[in-house]
Amino acid sequence: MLNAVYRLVAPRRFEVEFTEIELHNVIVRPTHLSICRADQRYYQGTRPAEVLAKKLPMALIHEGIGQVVYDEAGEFQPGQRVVMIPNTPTEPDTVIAENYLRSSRFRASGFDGFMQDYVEMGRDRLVCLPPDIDLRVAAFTELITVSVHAISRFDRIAHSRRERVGIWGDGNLGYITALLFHTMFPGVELSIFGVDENKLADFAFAEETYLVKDIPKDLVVDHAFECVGGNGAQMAIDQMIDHIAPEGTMALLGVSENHVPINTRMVLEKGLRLFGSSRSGREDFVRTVSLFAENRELVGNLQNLIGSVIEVGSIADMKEAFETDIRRAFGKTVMVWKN
Ligand SMILES: NC(=O)C1=CN([C@@H]2O[C@H](COP(=O)(O)OP(=O)(O)OC[C@H]3O[C@@H](n4cnc5c(N)ncnc54)[C@H](OP(=O)(O)O)[C@@H]3O)[C@@H](O)[C@H]2O)C=CC1
Ligand SMILES: O=C(CO)[C@H](O)[C@H](O)COP(=O)(O)O
Ligand SMILES: [Zn+2]
Repeated sequence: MLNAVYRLVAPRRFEVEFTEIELHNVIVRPTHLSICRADQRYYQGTRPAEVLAKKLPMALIHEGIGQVVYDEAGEFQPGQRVVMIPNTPTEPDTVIAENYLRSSRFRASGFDGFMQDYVEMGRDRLVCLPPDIDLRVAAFTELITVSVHAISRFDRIAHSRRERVGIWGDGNLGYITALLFHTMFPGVELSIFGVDENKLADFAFAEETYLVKDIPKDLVVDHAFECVGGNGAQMAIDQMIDHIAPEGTMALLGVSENHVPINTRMVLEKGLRLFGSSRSGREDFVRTVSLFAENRELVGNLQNLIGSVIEVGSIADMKEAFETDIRRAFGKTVMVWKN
């Protein structure tokens, strides 16, 4: 079967390559794709030159849903809407999660992502979506699974005093992590720390929000999540260490291109636990899709994150979607994939 793969060949330049796709496993036609910060780092060329040289050309996008067009085993029906799991393990492991195995591959980071007419997927890399789900929200399911994964790990690692939890970052990941935390632990008070009053106003379900320049000196949280990344990560981690109670747990989710210095003296003195959380695996997708089906209010709040919805049927449209996303301060850009 003929396929078209739309690869980023250089910053801000997509090219199409026509390839043959063999009718193996499950063939999915992507329908709704959502742009992640990681895609933007490739699109804008802000990753180091040696990384770009190694990874490009590559089809971007690891957040997406589609419809099954063919299943060699006949388990998925044609037309079934599915969310696609970008992490692709190559070996089983009973201890280490699939997303931390060094042998796993991740779409749009190690190999082609979802900007293709058709994608061949292993059947365990697909999870069926509820029939009435908002497809624009479902498009960024992967980002939601990242929060679900981090919160699940937090639950295993953090001690049991959970009166107040702080979340640093007033962007998309901060919003989703706060919302999912509120959904999974409704009794815990949430304090959100960000840089923009308008963005903080959207966290209506949280107990309190603070501008990071105005945090009261005596404010204390039991545990904290960092959802900032980039150049802001250092200041955020510094503040988290200052405002966390002894023996608190800090989850680090933001991706930074440069090494971030950390106040290890206070990490030691307070006996803190720091853990990194990256990506997600099948069990996080299954749990997230169940939450969609069970919790209408959650999906309603996630709709606040739908930013731009752009029909994409050409390379010019792809560029337009990425450029629109750059101009957007908050919210997700969803490409309705018409190729
Ligand atoms: N661990 C994982 O698997 C994943 C990690 N990520 C990473 O998480 C990070 C955040 O992603 P995303 O939410 O999409 O990006 P956003 O840019 O939407 O969010 C970051 C937010 O943090 C704000 N900010 C900047 N400095 C501070 C500060 N000192 N304290 C609090 N907030 C601050 C930013 O404001 P402003 O824009 O004004 O600077 C912005 O609103 C990125 O590095 C991304 O790559 C994303 C997906 C998965
Ligand atoms: O967005 C992510 C997962 O949803 C991660 O940030 C992304 O996997 C990092 O990838 P890369 O190493 O290519 O920047
Ligand atoms: Zn991502």
